[in-house]
Amino acid sequence: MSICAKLIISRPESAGHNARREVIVLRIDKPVLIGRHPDCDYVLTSTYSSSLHCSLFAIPSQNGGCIVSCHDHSRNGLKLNGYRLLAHKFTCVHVWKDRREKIELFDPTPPVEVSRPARTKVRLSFVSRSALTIVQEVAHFIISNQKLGSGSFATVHLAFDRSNHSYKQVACKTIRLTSRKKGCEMDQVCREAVILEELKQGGGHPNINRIFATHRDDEFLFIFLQLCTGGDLFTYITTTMERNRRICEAEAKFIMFQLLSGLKFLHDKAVAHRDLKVGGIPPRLHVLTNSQPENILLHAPGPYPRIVIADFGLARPRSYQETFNVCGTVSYLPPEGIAALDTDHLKYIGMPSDCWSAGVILYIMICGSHPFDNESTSFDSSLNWCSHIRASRDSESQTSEHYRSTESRLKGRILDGSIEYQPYYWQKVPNAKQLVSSLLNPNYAQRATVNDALHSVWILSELQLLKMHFKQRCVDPFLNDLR
Ligand SMILES: Nc1ncnc2c1ncn2[C@@H]1O[C@H](COP(=O)(O)OP(=O)(O)OP(=O)(O)O)[C@@H](O)[C@H]1O
Repeated sequence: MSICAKLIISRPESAGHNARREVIVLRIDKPVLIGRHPDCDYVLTSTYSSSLHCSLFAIPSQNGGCIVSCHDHSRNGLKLNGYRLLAHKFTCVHVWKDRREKIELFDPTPPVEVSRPARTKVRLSFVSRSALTIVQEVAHFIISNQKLGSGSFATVHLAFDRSNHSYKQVACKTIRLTSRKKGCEMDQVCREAVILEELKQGGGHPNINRIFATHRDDEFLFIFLQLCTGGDLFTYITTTMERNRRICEAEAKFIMFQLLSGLKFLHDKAVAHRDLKVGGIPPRLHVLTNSQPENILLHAPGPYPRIVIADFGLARPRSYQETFNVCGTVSYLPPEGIAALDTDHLKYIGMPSDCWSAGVILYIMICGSHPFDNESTSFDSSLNWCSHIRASRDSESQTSEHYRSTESRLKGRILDGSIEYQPYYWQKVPNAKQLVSSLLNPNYAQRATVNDALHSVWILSELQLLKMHFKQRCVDPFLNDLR
C-alpha cells in the first residue's frame, strides 16, 4: 500500500518547551485511529482526550492531490490548532496543493493531474483555518482557496458556514454568469439550484447532495452544498483495482442499492438526473481542459461508502415528457439518446435514460470495464479500462478527427446493443447479470424501471441486510447531520 501523506503532529501533552513533533504516515484508505485506548494506532496519554478520539483518512483527490479527512469519535469534541470544533459534527479536509496547481478561486484552468498521486510524497501539516486562504465572503459563508473539483460550468471549493459560530465545512459550487451566456443556458444554470431546493423539501434523501443555500451576484451563482470528503466513485473503483482487488459483490450491491434508492427518490418526483456516470471518455471540452467531473461522490472515505448523487446541472423536472435536448456523457447514453442526438426530429425520455446509466455503472462495478467504451482495452485486464480513461483525459494529442471516430464507433456499439459478459466475472453473479441486462435493455419501454430494479432477485435476496446497513450507514448519519 503506498504512502499518501504525512501529518506532522505535536502532542498536546508535551506542549511547551519540549514539545515533541511526530509524524503520522497516512496510507490510502487505511484510517489511523487516535485515542487513549491502547489498541489505537496512535495512543494519547492526555486525560482530556477520549478513549477513541478521532480517526484520520487519506484519499486521493480528483486533482491529483490528497484529501485528509478527520472524523471525530470523541465525547467532547476536538480542538484543532486552538479551535474548538463541535462534537460529532466535524470533518476536517486538507487538499494538498501540487506546485503546478493554480489556486485562484475562479481560475478556469484546472490543475495538472498527477498520474500516481498515491506515490507522491507530500508534507501536510494539520489544517487550521489560518492555513487556508479565505478568498471571498458570501452571506454567512467563507469560501476558501481549496479547490475540490471543477467541471465544464463550475468550480467547487471548500467553504465554511459561520452561522452559529460552528464553521461547518461545506462545498461551494461557483458558476460564472457571463453576459455571453444565452438565455436558455442561464435558465439551465439556475435550474440546478431550483431542483436541489425542491429535492430538499420534506427532508431530502441521504444519497442526494443536499443544498444549504444559494447566492447570486452580478457575476456568479454560488451554490452551497453538503461537503463530500470521500472522493468520487470512479476513483474509489480504480484505486481498489490498482490494489489488485475489485469491489466485491456485496459492496457493489450496497452501492447499487443506494444509487437506486436515490434515483427512486428523484423519479418519484419526476426528476431525471441525465448525467449519471463513473468515468467515461470525456466530451471534447473535458479533453481540452484535462478535467473530468464525476457525479457520484462518496460522503466519507472508507469501504462500503455512502454515495451521494451530485451535479444536477443537467437534471430535468417533469422528466416523463420526451425532449429533443439530449445531454450527458455519450458512453452513458442509451440507444434512444444516441439516436436523438444524431437525428433532429427524435426525442428521448430522461427517466429510462437514468436506468440505463445505472446499468452501465453496475456493469463497471462488477467487472471493472465499460460495456461499450471498451475499444482499446482487452477484457483480460479491467485495469486497462481505467488507464484508458485516464490516458484519454491526459492526452493532448487527441485530434478532433480521432475523437470523432472513437465516439462514432462507441455510438455504434451502443446502438448495436450487444454486451459481452465475461464468464470469469459474471458466472458467479447470475442475478447481478440479470439486473444489468434488464437495465441495459435497448427498448426503453421494456427497460427495468428503478422500482423493477429494487425488486430484482439480486436486491431482494438480501433486502433485510441492505436495509439494515442503509439505515446505519446512510440514514442515521444523514438525520444526525440535519440536527
Ligand atoms: N458536494 C461536493 N463535495 C465535494 N466535492 C464536490 C462536491 N460537488 C462537486 N464536487 C467536486 O467538483 C467536481 C465538479 O462538480 P460538478 O460536477 O457539480 O461541476 P459541473 O461543472 O456542473 O460538472 P459538469 O461538467 O458535469 O457539468 C466534482 O466532480 C467533484 O469532484
